[in-house]
Amino acid sequence: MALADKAGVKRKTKPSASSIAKRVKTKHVTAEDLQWKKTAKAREADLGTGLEGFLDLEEVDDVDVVYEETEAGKVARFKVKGVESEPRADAEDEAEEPFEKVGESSEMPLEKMDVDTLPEPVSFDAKRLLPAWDAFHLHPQLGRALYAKKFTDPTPIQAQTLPLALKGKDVVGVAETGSGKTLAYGLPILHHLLTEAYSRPIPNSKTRRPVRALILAPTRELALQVSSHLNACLTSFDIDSEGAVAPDPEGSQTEGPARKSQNKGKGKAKAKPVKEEENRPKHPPLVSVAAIVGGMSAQKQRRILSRGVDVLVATPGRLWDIIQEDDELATQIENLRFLVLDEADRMIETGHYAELDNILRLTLRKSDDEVIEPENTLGAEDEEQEDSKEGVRQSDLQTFVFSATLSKDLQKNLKKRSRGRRRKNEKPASTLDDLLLRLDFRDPTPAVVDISPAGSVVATLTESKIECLTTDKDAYLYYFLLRYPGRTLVFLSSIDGIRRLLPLMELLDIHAYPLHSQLEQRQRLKNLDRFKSTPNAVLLATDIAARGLDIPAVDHVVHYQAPRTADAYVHRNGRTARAMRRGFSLLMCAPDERRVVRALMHSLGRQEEEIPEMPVELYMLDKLKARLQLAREIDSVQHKVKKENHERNWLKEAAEAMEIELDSDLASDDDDRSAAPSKQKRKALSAKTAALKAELKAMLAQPLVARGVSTRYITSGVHSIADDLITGEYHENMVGLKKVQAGTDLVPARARKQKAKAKAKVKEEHEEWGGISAE
Ligand SMILES: Nc1ncnc2c1ncn2[C@@H]1O[C@H](COP(=O)(O)OP(=O)(O)OP(=O)(O)O)[C@@H](O)[C@H]1O
Repeated sequence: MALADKAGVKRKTKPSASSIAKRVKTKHVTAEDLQWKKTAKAREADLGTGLEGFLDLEEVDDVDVVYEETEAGKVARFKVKGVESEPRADAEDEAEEPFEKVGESSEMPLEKMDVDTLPEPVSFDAKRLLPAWDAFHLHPQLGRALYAKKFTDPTPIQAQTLPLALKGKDVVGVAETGSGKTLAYGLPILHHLLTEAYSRPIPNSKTRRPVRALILAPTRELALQVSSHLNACLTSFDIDSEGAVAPDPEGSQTEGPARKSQNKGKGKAKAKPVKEEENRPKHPPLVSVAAIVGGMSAQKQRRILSRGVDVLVATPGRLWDIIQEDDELATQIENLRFLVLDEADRMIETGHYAELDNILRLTLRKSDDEVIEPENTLGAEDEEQEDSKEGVRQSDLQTFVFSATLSKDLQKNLKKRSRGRRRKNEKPASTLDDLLLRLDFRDPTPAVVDISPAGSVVATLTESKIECLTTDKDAYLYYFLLRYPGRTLVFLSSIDGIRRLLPLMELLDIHAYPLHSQLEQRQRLKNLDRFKSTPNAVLLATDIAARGLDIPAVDHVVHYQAPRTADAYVHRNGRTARAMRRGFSLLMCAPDERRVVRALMHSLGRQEEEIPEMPVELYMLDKLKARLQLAREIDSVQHKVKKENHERNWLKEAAEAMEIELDSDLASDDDDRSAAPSKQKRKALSAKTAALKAELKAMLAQPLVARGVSTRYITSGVHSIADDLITGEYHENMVGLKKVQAGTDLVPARARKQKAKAKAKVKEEHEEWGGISAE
């Protein structure tokens, strides 16, 4: 060892043999573990004489050298900056750096690292504790996680695809929303990687482990969720002989994507004592899963990659940005073991088709003479040549494509043709067709498992609709939220719509949170977390929330605006009624949306009339319209105040920037004739807002009582409140209406039409009669 300084360390290297001897003599394993870089020759670096025997000079950055007195004399210890002192990610940081690790291990102090030790094997008695999974022979760590999560049986898509995927087949999986597709592709990947990891020495943190599996997802939230879901399967659960689990799985299950790892390993009942944890040798994760998504610090994400990631979950845009600057990553992508397209059909709609296409091109198998031809240039001869190459494809890459909506035609095409088998001049049926046909399936006929239900309706979902004018949609939504309290996800087709609706909901005391692409990523995750943790909350979202998001206990989905496609309808509905839970969806249909609704129903092989109507107490609706009217007025005044403040500030700032003095008329707040908003005017607006708010508050405090119901004499009236109180059906928000779950009081569309006709007839007769009597 030659030279050391605080910020950087330089060492001289000897020929290999002596360097080995030196290592043995000094036992400075830690020094060898540092990230040494070759630097200038010793003499060029002006290190003086006496350097014979040294061939080269290496240096290392960010290392502190500490000398310790030991029995054997003074010993140098190396402290790598950023290894020991890096804090555990807190909730906020976690959102920036969605990287999680297996088990309890965190960072690895180099001193404790034992590069030659095999991981301690884990065992799990699947036969006894999880018999339904036993046949798959999954890695015991996965068995433990499934058991801890109480996933006693595989879901149908898991049961059908696991045997194929574990055998190494490419799989295209189509199954209803919320049916466990993430684990259908995730378990085979984790099984493979864990089996590998447990059969080799504990990894060394200084070598960058290559990415083995790439999972592409269309939205950031979905990518983070998938990463979180897979990480949860890698949590080390201790299971005692009686099958009791520690740590408490509930602790980790309730976490949102941003906070996931906070509670990891903090089991309530049976967590290991802290002391024991501290003494346990630490090592890097055996299998690591990380998400790389847009809207978060790219630098941090690069750092995550440089540490080594086994399973990378990514959105195509950000991943392609990073690949372009990271040749090593590009090479790793070329040599993947697993490639997954989750929600493939959505990915091509997100505006990242080019990036996705570029990434997929990297994953194509290359044989010696293979050149990837641009599309549409394959002639008959090329085609033959391509076919003949099939035999040479050697790569291990296994491809999984999963979605709830992949057209039957596309599946047929996938089965029929592998890449390069397209007939001359044959055009792909769709962009998705085109994209998927480019995938380099290892089998000419990937296994297609389609267990999507007829009409794509999940059995536990109850659908309904309401036909109303666009201008009445706010009132119907408000009615729905009060009539059927619960966690409700409302889909709108525009961000402006969300911005308009949000303040109204807030004024009406509804806990509503927005989710759309123009919010900062941190805010998006925060709002999702709030929505998850607040009972009766409302999430006002665009279609970025339509795919894949697995939010437990979403009771209702409302299509405030009709979705544009059948797939969007299916996926939006899929945010509720997940994993065999009950769910309810309401489609709001304005007259100008009927055509779209009819068309999308038709493409699902269904009739619009099949969907029953939600009953509405019109008397209540009118009362709600009055509240809404007031809320709109307040919002409009508040908007005016904001606008005027903004204009005023703008004027002042502009004057300051130009270093000019404003005319006293403009600068003064007192003159009502000025172009700038006057103080008086603002005062008047504030007073008006306060008065209107007070009025609304009083209105909101008034109970909503159904027509003909008496709150004074609870046993009388057309409907007795006393009965409701006794049966537990008393409705706090709408007194006199029975408290029921959404969907239990639907009116079949035809019956409703007949009723409406009958009503109209009575009205007509009444008018006729009235007319006659008036004459
Ligand atoms: N075997 C199982 N038993 C019980 N629950 C399961 C099982 N597998 C997965 N789940 C749970 O089911 C829920 C839905 O799973 P997942 O998100 O994978 O569905 P999906 O089919 O991908 O849905 P989508 O099409 O909407 O993306 C998750 O909360 C997951 O934890």
